[in-house]
Amino acid sequence: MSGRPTVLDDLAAAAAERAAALKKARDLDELYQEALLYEKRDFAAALRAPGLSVVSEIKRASPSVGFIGEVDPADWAAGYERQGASCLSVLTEPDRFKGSLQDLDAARDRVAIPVLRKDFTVDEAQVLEAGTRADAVLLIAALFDAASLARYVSLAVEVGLTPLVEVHDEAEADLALESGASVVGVNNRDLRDFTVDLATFESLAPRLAGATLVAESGVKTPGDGRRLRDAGADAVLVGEAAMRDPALVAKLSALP
Ligand SMILES: O=C(O)c1ccccc1NCC(=O)[C@H](O)[C@H](O)COP(=O)(O)O
Repeated sequence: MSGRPTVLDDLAAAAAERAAALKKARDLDELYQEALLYEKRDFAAALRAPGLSVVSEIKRASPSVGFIGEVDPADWAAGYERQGASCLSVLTEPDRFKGSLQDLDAARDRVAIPVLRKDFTVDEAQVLEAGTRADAVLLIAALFDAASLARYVSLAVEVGLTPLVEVHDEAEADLALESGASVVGVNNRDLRDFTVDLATFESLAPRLAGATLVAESGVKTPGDGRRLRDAGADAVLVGEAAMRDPALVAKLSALP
């Protein structure tokens, strides 16, 4: 690490501490078997369905915005599903996003659509943990080297999860492709300085041709959805704007 740690560094360090506690509490072979047995919904297929797919996020708070809103995760998940969401994303990070594994369980129990566990994955134990209660797991490319990203992608696939590999620049896009990931999220938010620019997706999408593409962050209007779809997005991942106005999910889902 060089210079002052960023929020992303802090989130990763805190996630490593939670992973260490998980490994103390759980036998990894048992967790692996549990993950193998847990029946998954097909996240990748839901993203590839005709029309623009919408991944709606349960996000109570964030480092860039602070508090967004208190919701009951099960009711909120059901509302998103009624609005036409193809998938859910549930933040499980407890400190800066105010999420939890309980939120994930409550949300997934209430709906039939696939659910992404959204967290700062830095340990294989967290992939296994996701495999016992979710359908997809987030892997942020900036937190990995090439060999470890490929290993985490393989492990996720092995236990039946869809790995969503998230990138923000060309080097990370290449890392994602080399890792064997077939679903790639382009985050329009720079997780180090929080600037958001939808042009990030537009510039990286051609490099990622062939992958199933999710445009993440900064989607606020149906016009944003149209713009990202025209640039090649199979799906958009919407957090804050959907928390403030769930009807946006219906408008985005209606886009061809
Ligand atoms: O949202 C943040 O402030 C943030 C800060 C540091 C690391 C990750 C962060 N967000 C995770 C996400 O990528 C978003 O929750 C997701 O893409 C939805 O974004 P939005 O629709 O802009 O809420």
